[in-house]
Amino acid sequence: MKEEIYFRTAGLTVGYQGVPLIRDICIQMKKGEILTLIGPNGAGKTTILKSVIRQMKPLCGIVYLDGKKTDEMQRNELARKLSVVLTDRVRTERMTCRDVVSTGRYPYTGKFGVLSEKDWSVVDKSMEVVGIAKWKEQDFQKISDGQKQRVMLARALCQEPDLLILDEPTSYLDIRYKLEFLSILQKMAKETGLCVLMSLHELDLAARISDKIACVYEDRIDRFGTPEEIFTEGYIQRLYQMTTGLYDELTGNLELSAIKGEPEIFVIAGMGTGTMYFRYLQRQRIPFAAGILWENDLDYTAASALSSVVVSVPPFRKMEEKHVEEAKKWIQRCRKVYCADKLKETAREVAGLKDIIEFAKREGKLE
Ligand SMILES: Nc1ncnc2c1ncn2[C@@H]1O[C@H](COP(=O)(O)OP(=O)(O)OP(=O)(O)O)[C@@H](O)[C@H]1O
Repeated sequence: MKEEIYFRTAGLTVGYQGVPLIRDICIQMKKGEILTLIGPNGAGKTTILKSVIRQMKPLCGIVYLDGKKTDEMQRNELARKLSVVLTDRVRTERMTCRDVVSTGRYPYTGKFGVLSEKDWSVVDKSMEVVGIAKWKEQDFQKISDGQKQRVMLARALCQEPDLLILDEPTSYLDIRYKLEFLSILQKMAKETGLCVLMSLHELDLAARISDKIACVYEDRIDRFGTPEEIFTEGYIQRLYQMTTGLYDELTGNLELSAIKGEPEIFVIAGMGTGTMYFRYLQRQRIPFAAGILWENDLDYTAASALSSVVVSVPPFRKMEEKHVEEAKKWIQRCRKVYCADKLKETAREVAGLKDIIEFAKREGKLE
């Protein structure tokens, strides 16, 4: 069976006062998918989201939901299909959290806005799904920003939308709630076929949760595809025009810039025993050398980001005499050598590493 595209934009151009900001946006997703917009501050992610929900009029192009043009839909029809969690403040004076959530039912109530028993049960269920049932009677104004984000998610869910749109939904959440929040979205998407369109600044999370990613850059969607297609080596550095530090697309790790200069310490690293120490030396502003590392070792990414010199061996190749000699040369030039105890044990089995540890001992430099 052919899977239907549920959400699609065709030649969508968005901007302000008739001036295009992002042109010719062509993105799409099927039911049950999560599509995330990433890109630098001010790139235009919020502008795209606001244009999709018709809070702003697109300069040209079409947004399709379930094959229908959204600009031909009645407001109420659109509100039943699509719900929104934007960062803009909603007016919530003297409202309990349950009241705020209940405003999500407005597309289903009559013109007097009276909620039926069924509406209230959807409200309560949404609060349970998001894990905020205990705050029902709490004054919305008196909860934290992170708690408000979760209330607004429950409000959007109780609208029972086909497409949920969220602008930086995890920005105020602590690490536990970031994961919980995104897990709820993922569960809803996979179990109920909900489509999710959101912007995220947390690239590591975007890479893990998204089925599709659109990269907003300058006046265009620079890349649109699966995380595997987007997070290729060096791309994030270019997208964000990073001039300091390093982003590792595979792990989502960020490293600061290396302290340049003649290395003072040689770190015998491997199996992840070196990374924390590299970061410590970087904080102390001490230039260092690292080795002998296989280029697929856990420590290699941080070593190549933070050290002045890395003595390395290509993946799955033998450590050769030339690598040992190079490491010894740097050990002679450094005033100290560090090797974690855990690595000293393992290194007994690895000829090259054993050689340089013994050499450092003989030189009186091993810590
Ligand atoms: N009302 C407005 N009128 C004119 N320009 C605007 C307006 N609102 C935003 N902009 C501009 O549009 C550009 C895109 O802003 P937008 O908020 O969409 O970016 P964003 O990618 O969501 O950024 P961030 O990651 O910082 O939240 C910015 O240069 C911003 O200054």
